[in-house]
Amino acid sequence: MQMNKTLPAIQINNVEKSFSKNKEKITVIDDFNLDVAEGQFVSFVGPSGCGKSTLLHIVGGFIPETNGEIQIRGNKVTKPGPDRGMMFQEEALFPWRNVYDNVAWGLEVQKKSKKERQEIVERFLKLVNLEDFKNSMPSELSGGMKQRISLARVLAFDPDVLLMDEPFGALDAQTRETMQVELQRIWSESQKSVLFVTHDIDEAVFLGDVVAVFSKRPAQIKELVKIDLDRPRDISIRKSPDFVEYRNYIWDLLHDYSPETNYSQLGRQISHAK
Ligand SMILES: Nc1ncnc2c1ncn2[C@@H]1O[C@H](COP(=O)(O)OP(=O)(O)OP(=O)(O)O)[C@@H](O)[C@H]1O
Repeated sequence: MQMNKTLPAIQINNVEKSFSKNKEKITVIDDFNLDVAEGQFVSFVGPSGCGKSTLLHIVGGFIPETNGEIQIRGNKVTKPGPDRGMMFQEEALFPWRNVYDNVAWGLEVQKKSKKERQEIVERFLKLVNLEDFKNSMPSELSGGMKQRISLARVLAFDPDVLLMDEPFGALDAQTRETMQVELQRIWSESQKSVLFVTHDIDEAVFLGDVVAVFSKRPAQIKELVKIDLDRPRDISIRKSPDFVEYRNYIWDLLHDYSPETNYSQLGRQISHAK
C-alpha cells in the first residue's frame, strides 16, 4: 500500500460502540478520537472494563463501530486486513506445527513462494532470537518464547499497524521485562505504528512514545501523556527520577475520575507531563 506521510497512520474519528443487553443499550465507547502518527508507539491504560480491548478489536476490523469511523493510512476500516496485525495475551500458535511452520503460516495464506517464505521466516526468527528453535514444537517452548514466535508470525505479514492486547500479561515479571526490551528493539527496527493495551503503568511508560489514559466507561481519552525519555531505554530506567515522575503522574490520572466529564476532544491534544 502507498504510504502517505501527511496522513496519520491511524485515525479514530468520533467512534461510538454500543451493545444491547436485555433490550438495554450499553455504550462502551463514546465519541472517541485519536490520531496515531507513522511509527508511533501508543500505550493504552485505563480502568478495567472501560473499553480498551473493544476499541482494539474495532481498529482490527473484527467488530464494527456503532458510529464514527477508523482510517488506516486514509483507508476506512470495514473488516480485518493484512495492513493490521493483532497479538493477544494468550498466544495462539498451532500446536501441530513446528516453530518454522507457525511463522510461515500467514505467508502460505498469502501464497508466497517457498523461497520467499524461507527468507522471511528466517529473518523474523532471527529478529526474535529464536532461529535455533525453528524445528521445535510449541509445547517445547516457554511462555516468553511462544509470545516471541507469535510476534514473529505477526511481523512476517508485514502489517502497517500492530495491535497488541496485553501480549505480556500472562508472563512472569522477569520474562516480561525481557520481552519489553525485545519489543522496543524490534519496533525500532521495523518502525510500525503500535497500539499496546496494558494494565501495567511501568510497561506503558517504558514502551510508549505516548501513554493514552482512558476515562471510565464509556471510553474516551482523558489525557495523552508524551513520554520524553531517550531511546533505547534500558530496564534500569525504571529507577530514574523522570520515569518515576511519569509513573506517578499517570497513577494519579488513573485514580482521579470526576463523574460525567466529557473528554472527547482530548485524544487530539498531547500533554507534556514534565
Ligand atoms: N459482545 C459484548 N456484548 C456486551 N458487552 C460487551 C461485549 N464485549 C464487551 N462488552 C462490555 O464492554 C466493556 C468493555 O470491555 P473491554 O474488554 O473492551 O474492556 P477493557 O478496558 O479491555 O477491560 P480490561 O482492562 O478489564 O481487559 C465491558 O463492560 C464488557 O462487559
